[in-house]
Amino acid sequence: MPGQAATSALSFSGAGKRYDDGTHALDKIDLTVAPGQFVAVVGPSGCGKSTLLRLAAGLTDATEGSVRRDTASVGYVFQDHALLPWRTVRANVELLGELRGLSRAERRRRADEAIELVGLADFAHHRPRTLSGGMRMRVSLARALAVQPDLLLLDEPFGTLDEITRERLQSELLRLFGLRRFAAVFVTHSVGEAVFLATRIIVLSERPGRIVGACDVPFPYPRPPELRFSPDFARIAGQVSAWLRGAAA
Ligand SMILES: Nc1ncnc2c1ncn2[C@@H]1O[C@H](COP(=O)(O)OP(=O)(O)OP(=O)(O)O)[C@@H](O)[C@H]1O
Repeated sequence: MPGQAATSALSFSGAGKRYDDGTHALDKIDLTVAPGQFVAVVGPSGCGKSTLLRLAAGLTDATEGSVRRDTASVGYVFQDHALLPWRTVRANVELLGELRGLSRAERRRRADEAIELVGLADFAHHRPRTLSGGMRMRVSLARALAVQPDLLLLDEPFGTLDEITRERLQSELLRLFGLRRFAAVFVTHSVGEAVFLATRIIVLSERPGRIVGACDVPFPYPRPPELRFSPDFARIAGQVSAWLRGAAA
């Protein structure tokens, strides 16, 4: 379509995925993510959320339909943060720059900037095992930001954190989103997390994942923590939960 390349960072068109062993993970996904849009993907366990992110990242190919990315660089944040234990925080954050062949000076500059952004400047020389779960997730975020992504893919990044840390990191992520304004796709099991973070929410059915509900989230940024207790927040969360219950029925 004329002009589409300029208005979408990522688009799925009738995209499906059937793995080699016959598992049908995703079916007929139509989804467009515009630059600067924050899309949360919610769905029951095993419905194909990670598969959707792997398709978005180009880590695996669609077996039906197509997936198109119009972005120069993609950042990926995994649930288990996937840090290399023998490397320092800074060396972990530099890793992708190293793999891309950036000069030492440039990757160090980008790493230090990203570490500063996530508030870990005092821990650049620490090893991951000496950090808390929340701090390790900040390192993982810094590593993704250091590639200066215009599309950031996050696979349930805060799922294993306690509630306070989780809420703090949600605010932190929105601060980074405000600064860098990447397009984001954020997979989560948590309805509240989706409503707090996203500009748009899509709900997937049980496997094979199909989109069974979608809505915009109209709250402006920055979003204060108290937003979670507002009637409008509850109304949207209620709608998403209803779709999800239908999805899981
Ligand atoms: N490489 C693979 N080969 C075969 N089946 C796979 C493969 N990867 C994932 N699956 C299956 O595809 C389905 C969707 O998996 P996926 O990890 O995308 O779901 P998910 O929604 O992210 O799950 P969860 O919420 O539990 O993390 C599951 O049944 C899973 O077992």
